[in-house]
Amino acid sequence: MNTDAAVEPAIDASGLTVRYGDVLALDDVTLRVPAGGVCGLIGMNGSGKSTLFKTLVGLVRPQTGEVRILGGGIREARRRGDLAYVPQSEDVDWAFPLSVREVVMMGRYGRLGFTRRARRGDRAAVYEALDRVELTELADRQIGRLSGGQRKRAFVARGLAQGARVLLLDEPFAGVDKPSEATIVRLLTERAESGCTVLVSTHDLQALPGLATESVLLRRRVLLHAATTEVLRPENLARAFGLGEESVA
Ligand SMILES: Nc1ncnc2c1ncn2[C@@H]1O[C@H](COP(=O)(O)OP(=O)(O)OP(=O)(O)O)[C@@H](O)[C@H]1O
Repeated sequence: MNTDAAVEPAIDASGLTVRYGDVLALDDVTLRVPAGGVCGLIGMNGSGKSTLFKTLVGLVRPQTGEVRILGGGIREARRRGDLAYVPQSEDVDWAFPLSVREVVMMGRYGRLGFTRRARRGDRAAVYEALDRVELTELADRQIGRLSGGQRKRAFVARGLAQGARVLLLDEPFAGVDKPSEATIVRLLTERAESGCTVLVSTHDLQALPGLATESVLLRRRVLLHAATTEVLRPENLARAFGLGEESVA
């Protein structure tokens, strides 16, 4: 075992098995993602991507296995504000009476004192994050009154405002137009260059090489974790999707 803290993986999941009743969603998944890079997560519908994210943030408890984030427990990482999660849109209650600005401010909660009162630095971080995802003009709008792409960008802004060192994004490009996708890719790349670790699932295989240097093919188990160019080879995609090359591109 490597005991050098400097090379300890930022995301270290070992032997994760998750069952929902009779459904085996994750089967002995082991995944180690080094710090400072973007890792893609791909797999067909129902392959366990969302379950893996939820397990990595502690929303789903695995029947077996363990997760370590930045060398410690999930709860500690969350408490420090080091772990940000952008859920799939279906997992969010869009009727909740919160404005875009308030959602983004939630990213600062781990850093606010017990009074939960935002300080100047918190407001500045929220302002900057909104600006970066180009949502400043919609900051006071209720989150349910946004388009699908704007909703995604609001949650990406929450992750940015949090200043987390590990960012988990579950299909941040779903329903997002190409310019907004390019904006999100640029922001994630910048975060990775400054030392953050990003795990991002996507069905947009064409965008993957421009986004992630390494990728994981999931089909309940990790089929392959390698350089993105290797992962995207037709024979590997065929294993993950059970289809020919044309059908999945
Ligand atoms: N709350 C739940 N209760 C029961 N089964 C579930 C639940 N959540 C997910 N599943 C099942 O677990 C498996 C993995 O689902 P998961 O949502 O993790 O896949 P996914 O790769 O994220 O899919 P998609 O690409 O469609 O978002 C599927 O068979 C799904 O039907």
